[in-house]
Amino acid sequence: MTGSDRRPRIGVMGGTFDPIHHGHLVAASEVAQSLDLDEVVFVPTGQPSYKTVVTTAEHRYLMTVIATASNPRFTVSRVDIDRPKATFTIDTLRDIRRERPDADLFFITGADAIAQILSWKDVDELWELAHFVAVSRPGHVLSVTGLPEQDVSLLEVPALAISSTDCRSRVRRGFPVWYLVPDGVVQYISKHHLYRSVE
Ligand SMILES: Nc1ncnc2c1ncn2[C@@H]1O[C@H](COP(=O)(O)OP(=O)(O)OP(=O)(O)O)[C@@H](O)[C@H]1O
Ligand SMILES: O=C(O)c1ccc[n+]([C@@H]2O[C@H](COP(=O)([O-])O)[C@@H](O)[C@H]2O)c1
Repeated sequence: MTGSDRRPRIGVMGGTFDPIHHGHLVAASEVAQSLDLDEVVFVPTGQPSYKTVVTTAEHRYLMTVIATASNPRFTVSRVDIDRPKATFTIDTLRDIRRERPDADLFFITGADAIAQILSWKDVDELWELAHFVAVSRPGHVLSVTGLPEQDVSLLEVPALAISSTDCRSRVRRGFPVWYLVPDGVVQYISKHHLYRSVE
């Protein structure tokens, strides 16, 4: 196959991104490098069915745009936040596939998320839509026991013990989040007074 007839390889990184932090960005960057991806599409969730999210989708979307703006291979999709119902990955992948029928899709998840995947909606169909890449995450065991071997890969990424929960808690308690999230996201959080009150 020549370079020109190679199918585009697109990573899809779904997340609540409340807020997006350097753990997400390093994971996406490492998978892109390791799997020779042409693009990574970040997809902020709309309203997840499984947890309550207070921060509006528009704030989470804009923080994701700010955080990814400097990387020419990173883009952000509104498919989940514009869908007027609870977010499920099966819908995310169907929508991205409809937009990019020529591409091979790689869904990127952390060790905590992949551990739950057998409980996700329409899990048997998920494997037909994308290859899954599970990345390591401090505090979580990276295991794919019970998952279809040909559909899931494991990747060790630099360990960043950062979570959105901890970032929100730090802001609420008056601690800095500089260097945990991109500078523009620090400023966005401050400008819009996010995470000041108890969740
Ligand atoms: N530090 C990290 N290293 C590797 N993967 C991560 C890291 N933080 C999050 N991820 C992965 O990124 C995806 C989106 O995560 P999410 O937006 O829920 O962030 P989070 O930090 O886990 O948020 P919260 O603390 O609110 O649950 C998930 O697949 C998650 O496993
Ligand atoms: O489809 C599902 O049933 C499902 C259940 C839980 C999580 N997900 C997806 O997993 C990704 C990470 O979720 P979270 O809660 O860790 O931000 C995000 O894209 C979610 O939509 C998907």
